[in-house]
Amino acid sequence: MKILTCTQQKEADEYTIAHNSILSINLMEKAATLLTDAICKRWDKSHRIVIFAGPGNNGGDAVAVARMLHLKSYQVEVFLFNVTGKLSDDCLTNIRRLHECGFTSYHEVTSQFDAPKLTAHDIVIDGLFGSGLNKPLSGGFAAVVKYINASAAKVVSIDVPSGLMGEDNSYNIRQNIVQADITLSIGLPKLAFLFPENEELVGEWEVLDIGISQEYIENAETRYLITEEKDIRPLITPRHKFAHKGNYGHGLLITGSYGMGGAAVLSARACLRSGVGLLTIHTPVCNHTLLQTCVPEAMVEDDVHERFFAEPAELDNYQAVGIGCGLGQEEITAQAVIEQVRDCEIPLVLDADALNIFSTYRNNLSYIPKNTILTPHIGELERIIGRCSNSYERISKAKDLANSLQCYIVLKGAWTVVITPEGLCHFNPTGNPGMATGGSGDVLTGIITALLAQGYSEEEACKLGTYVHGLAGDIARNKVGEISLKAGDIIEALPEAWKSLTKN
Ligand SMILES: NC(=O)C1=CN([C@@H]2O[C@H](COP(=O)(O)OP(=O)(O)OC[C@H]3O[C@@H](n4cnc5c(N)ncnc54)[C@H](O)[C@@H]3O)[C@@H](O)[C@H]2O)[C@@H](O)CC1
Ligand SMILES: Nc1ncnc2c1ncn2[C@@H]1O[C@H](COP(=O)(O)OP(=O)(O)O)[C@@H](O)[C@H]1O
Ligand SMILES: [K+]
Repeated sequence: MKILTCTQQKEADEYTIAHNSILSINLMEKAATLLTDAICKRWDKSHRIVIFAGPGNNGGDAVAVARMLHLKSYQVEVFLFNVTGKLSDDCLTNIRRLHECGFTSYHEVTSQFDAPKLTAHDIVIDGLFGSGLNKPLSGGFAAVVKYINASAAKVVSIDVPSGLMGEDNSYNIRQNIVQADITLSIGLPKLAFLFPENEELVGEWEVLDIGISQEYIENAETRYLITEEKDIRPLITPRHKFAHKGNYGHGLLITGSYGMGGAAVLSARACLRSGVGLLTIHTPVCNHTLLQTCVPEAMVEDDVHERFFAEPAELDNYQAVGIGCGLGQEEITAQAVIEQVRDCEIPLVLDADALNIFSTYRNNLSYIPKNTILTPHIGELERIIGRCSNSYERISKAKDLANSLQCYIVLKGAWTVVITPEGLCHFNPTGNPGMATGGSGDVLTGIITALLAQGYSEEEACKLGTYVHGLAGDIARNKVGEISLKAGDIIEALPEAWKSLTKN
């Protein structure tokens, strides 16, 4: 699913009106019908609905919703802010329609706003500004936002919380943005919804499909997409009857150190549950027995060192290598990692300590071969690119890094984003907060290494790997709940996740 900018959303509306023979006022009616349904589904008539409408089409939506709720016998009150004396045509039409159905609780605010008392039982509908916002809110509008935010009422924002920009909020004024409990987004989701710092502004969000022109969406250029199951399923290549283990690649995981053998176990088990033909684990001598016992399906190659990875492995017999889980950052390990990466000519995944080593020895970043997959969480990424003050800046800088290294970056978190060297950002929708637990990332490294070994392209391995990892996390959550979920549960759920993605 594409994510469009607010400017594109306006163009999409205009295109739909021009090419799908629908009048603008009727598109608004469709939006208002869906908004009203979503509100009625959540709250009954015992709640007073207090509607704040702005001068544009976001306000038009809100006034249309007021009429529909009134006709369903809800108790509704409308405050329309008309401070410049200029209202959009569709907003005016809806005000007229509201009056025509005998509605009397309508207040037009031109200068002085006598704010109603809001209680915890009231529902506020925020229709001040939507995708037409062109600068941060200030003055009277900022005061209304602060008053809404200070109230105990539940807040439903139409399209976006008023004051929030759809993409970049680096220069916005946070306290002048509505804090919604629910955002009902019209057409498509906005990029800003996927950023953790906006969670308390956007609340829970839902997309309402008002029938925006598919033709426009297909042709719209965007760098931001949300991966869907329908994008993932066709990527998976079925096994054929005469297949043998040699067809599915030999993967190598260079993982583990003294006291972090568990990371090696987790990544190896996940790799084996994701279809790799053969797996070897290169690990310090101290982990030999642990791995032979816990992962009998894998071969173990001992490093020369008792406790740490110290000497690069020979890569001739492998189709993919994953480096970094539980490696530690000893000086001897750092040198071995850099040398291993510099000379690597097969598909490569770098995680955890391998990334930390490159952030310490930054001069060696250029040794990372083209098309390598880097799987940092925010902390690991920022050790490389420097501290960022918000998600938009972080993603922009990550795109620059992906471009300069010609690598793939899997920036992990809720809404993990796969960034391609060309700067496309694929957001992953699966996964849950139960996965915020040590070892979850090691599982992902194992999965992606398995996919690379089987011959999936880097982009496919990143998208498919993050999707199935999150899906397994969701299956695990259903079994054990978010609090008890541990990394091993994700591995145990992988068979079900793979099965569900391959069944007809
Ligand atoms: N027919 C359509 O085009 C449809 C539009 N829809 C709704 O229309 C919205 C977009 O409507 P508009 O383009 O009219 O935009 P808005 O309603 O978001 O706001 C537009 C007005 O706000 C002013 N403005 C912008 N930033 C301001 C600021 N910081 N302080 C004070 N005033 C400011 C603009 O000058 C303009 O007058 C969407 O978010 C959606 O809710 C939906 O009804 C779907 C159909
Ligand atoms: N709130 C969340 N929602 C969805 N996925 C999450 C969430 N928190 C963590 N995850 C996933 O769990 C994994 C954690 O990886 P990482 O931070 O590297 O952990 P570790 O280093 O302990 O293995 C990532 O794939 C991340 O996307
Ligand atoms: K709004």
